Amino acid sequence: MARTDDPGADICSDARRLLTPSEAAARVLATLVPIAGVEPVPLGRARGRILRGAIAAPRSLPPFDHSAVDGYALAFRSAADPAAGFRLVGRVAAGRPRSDEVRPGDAVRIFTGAAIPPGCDAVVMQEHADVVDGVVMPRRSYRAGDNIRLEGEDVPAGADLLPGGTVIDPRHLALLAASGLSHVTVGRRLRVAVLSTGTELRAPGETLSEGAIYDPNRVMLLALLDHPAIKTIDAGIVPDDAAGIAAAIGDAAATADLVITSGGVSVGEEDLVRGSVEAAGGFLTPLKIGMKPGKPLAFGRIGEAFILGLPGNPLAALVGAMIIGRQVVAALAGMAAPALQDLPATAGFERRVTPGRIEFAPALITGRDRDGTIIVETLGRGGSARLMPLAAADGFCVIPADAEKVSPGDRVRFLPMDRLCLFGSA
Ligand SMILES: Nc1nc2c(c(=O)[nH]1)N[C@H]1C(S)=C(S)[C@@H](COP(=O)(O)OP(=O)(O)OC[C@H]3O[C@@H](n4cnc5c(N)ncnc54)[C@H](O)[C@@H]3O)O[C@H]1N2
Ligand code: MOO
Repeated sequence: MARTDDPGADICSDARRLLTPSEAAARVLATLVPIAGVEPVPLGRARGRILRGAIAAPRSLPPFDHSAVDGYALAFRSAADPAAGFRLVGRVAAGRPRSDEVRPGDAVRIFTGAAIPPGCDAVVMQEHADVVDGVVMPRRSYRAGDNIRLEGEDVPAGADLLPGGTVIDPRHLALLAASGLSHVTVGRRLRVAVLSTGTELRAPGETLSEGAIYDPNRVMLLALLDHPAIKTIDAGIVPDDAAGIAAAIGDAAATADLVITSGGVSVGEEDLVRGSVEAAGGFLTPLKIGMKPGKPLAFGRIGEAFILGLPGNPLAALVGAMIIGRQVVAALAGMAAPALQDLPATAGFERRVTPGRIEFAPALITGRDRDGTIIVETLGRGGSARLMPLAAADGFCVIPADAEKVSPGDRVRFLPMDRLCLFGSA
């Protein structure tokens, strides 16, 4: 946690040097602990929710030894002369077990999923046996244990079914249901409020006055946060007025675990978010990150809530949310942030770049080179305020911070747009 005498000290950046995105994330994450509070939810509503602790298997899976095939269960090991065949004495099907012992050398007709009758220790598939005058004659060699699924071979009772931090997906639901659990205890939903700062901003549908623009950031950020483990709160637009911003952030912080703002985190005197947070009794530490876009970012606390201040330019806000915001949200919600799955790519473009900031440039996939690597072309040079290149892109071309020039054929990385979510798909 941050020190009380200098609350922002742990994440404070050295003003002379840009932080790498990983350094910035590490400083922010060092101040975070997952939110407290769990709740039971029925499995039908558990998709996307996050386990806080490991779940122990209440019973073995499978719960009893059963047949993997349709065929004949044999009392094989006890048989005096297996070569003489096995006398067919009964029948078991899934859900209709037999409790009395099958005698040495006898066989029972069995179907997939049926419990192995006591006394039997191998199953032959019906395609591999003849039945002559009520005697089962296996046509192939077989061994004890063949075609039997053993109790607990999938999950022994008491084993960890799922580790804490799991974001429950359909596979996990199947495992929980098979174990007989109707409910699962998950972390309560993370409450995230999103507000846009800027006197120039209007909500779509409102009339635009001179110098005003519509606000794309809020709807974009709220949609990025749309997830079963998150309760989003639309905290609206706040004009650039210190008292108004302080009040709005204070209100949002009273109901949210995390307040995400956009705009007003840069260096101009109209950039009021930091002062407003301080006036409301919190702190907000500016972070200058060596990434483009998304350089100015701020992180802090007000009351019990954390605050992430994203830049106002939409592309910068999106990249800041994707690179830093994801990790903040994941840490508060009690899960490991899913790794951004970037792909190797070949540049199909030429471009001079100013070294020092890793760049996330909207890009299209335009083909494949000889070894099958995707070729990418960047779109809409240099505009962190531009939305069309972002909307048209297949993803981001990631240009390393130490590059001075990118030429056709150079190796770059590519982050597909469909992986662009705060949490990974749940
Ligand atoms: N002297 C300097 N000026 C700027 C620097 C710098 O280092 N020194 N950094 C630039 C960079 S990089 C960015 S990114 C922006 C970040 O600015 P702020 O976060 O303070 O945002 P604002 O100044 O409020 O707005 C910047 C720009 O974005 C527009 N905006 C704001 N909110 C929204 C919104 N919700 N939807 C769409 N557009 C929004 C706003 O109208 C401005 O055009 O600072 C640079 N300046
Ligand atoms: O970080 Mo700013 O995002 O380059 O426009």
